[in-house]
Amino acid sequence: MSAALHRVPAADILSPQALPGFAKSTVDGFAVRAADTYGASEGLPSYLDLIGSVRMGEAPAVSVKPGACVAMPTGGVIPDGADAVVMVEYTAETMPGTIEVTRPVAPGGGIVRADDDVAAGAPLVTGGRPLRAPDLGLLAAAGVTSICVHARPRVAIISTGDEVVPPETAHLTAGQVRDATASALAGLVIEAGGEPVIAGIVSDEPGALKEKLTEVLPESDLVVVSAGSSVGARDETAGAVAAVGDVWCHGLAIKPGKPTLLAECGRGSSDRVPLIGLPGNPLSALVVFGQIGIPLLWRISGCDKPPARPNVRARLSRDLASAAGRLDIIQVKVTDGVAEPLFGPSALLSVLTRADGYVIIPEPATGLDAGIDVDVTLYP
Ligand SMILES: Nc1nc2c(c(=O)[nH]1)N[C@H]1C(S)=C(S)[C@@H](COP(=O)(O)OP(=O)(O)OC[C@H]3O[C@@H](n4cnc5c(N)ncnc54)[C@H](O)[C@@H]3O)O[C@H]1N2
Ligand code: MOO
Repeated sequence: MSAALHRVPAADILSPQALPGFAKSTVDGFAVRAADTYGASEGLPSYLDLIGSVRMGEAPAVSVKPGACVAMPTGGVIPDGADAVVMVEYTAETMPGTIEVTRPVAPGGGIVRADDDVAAGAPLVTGGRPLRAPDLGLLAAAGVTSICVHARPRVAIISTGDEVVPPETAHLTAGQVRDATASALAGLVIEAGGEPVIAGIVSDEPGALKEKLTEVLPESDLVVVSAGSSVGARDETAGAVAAVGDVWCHGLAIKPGKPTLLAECGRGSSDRVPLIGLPGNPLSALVVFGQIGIPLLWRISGCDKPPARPNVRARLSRDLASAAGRLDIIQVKVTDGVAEPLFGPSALLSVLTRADGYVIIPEPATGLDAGIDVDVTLYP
């Protein structure tokens, strides 16, 4: 079942039985009738007859009658007749076979009922939410050892640019760069429950990207193309995408990420594949994928309740400027409750590796003032 971790169940999984399935003790002590302990104190204890003991993993052989008690281990089955368990710390065996109780216990005290964890037929886990470790435990407790989950979306990652070479390239010639974006995007895809398919590097040659898109589309649930979406002479992405699908928008009011392109490509009229054209700068590509690609990926995964991103409140260390009408995503380092913006052009990927998280300046704002408290969304 550990293979189901982070997978998204296709539907609610209902419990075939109540859990824990029997009324059990939550303490080491003595099963009693609560009424027999009312008014008990150190000065005026209740005295009960010890009539037996319960063994772990076995049904009790005795039942509890008025004035009697049964020794209980934590997790043992509550015998008939008992409605509470008094903790051993509040008892003493003053003489063999007689238990002195020095504190009262209310009905239900020291007991979990047979269906307190989950009632029979109630959901163990809900569809649409990725499974966490405790979910696997609850399924196991109910004897559910195989479940239907949504398929992991396959995400084709295409890098473009004549200067981009595989990371394995030992020596670079002038102007060449190793493909940083594809590996990092693959990591984000895995974090969001997808299956990355690194589809390689496509040259700026006219027609090359269209050919690659035609090749990967039938096998993909989402296609990501990095670079070639700005305004330069070699920026071919929009044209290639338009040849295999419909471009929804080219250019977003976000920083970084202005040249982002969003499209829907055809595998058939009823089977359309979303495509994201990311900016070439690896930092921008990753930031945009985090904002747009990951929520989209969760949705394609059948997940309508994505896990919440952890965030902290922190005091902004300096003024941040922004243009009204544009959403800014600012990388920050957080130290002792202070968020320090990390500046630097989008061409520098290390800004992202040094950041603890990011702060959003919303579209209408023209900046944020130093000293205010901001929400920092933290990276895993
Ligand atoms: N005149 C203008 N120039 C630029 C604008 C603009 O609005 N007007 N926007 C800038 C912004 S913002 C960005 S972002 C870039 C994005 O341009 P492209 O999407 O066309 O990307 P490229 O030019 O091909 O690459 C940019 C940069 O990133 C390097 N790169 C590309 N792919 C990878 C990879 N897989 N791994 C590592 N590095 C990669 C590439 O070598 C370039 O250095 O345009 C600005 N220009
Ligand atoms: O908008 Mo670009 O994506 O800043 O580097």
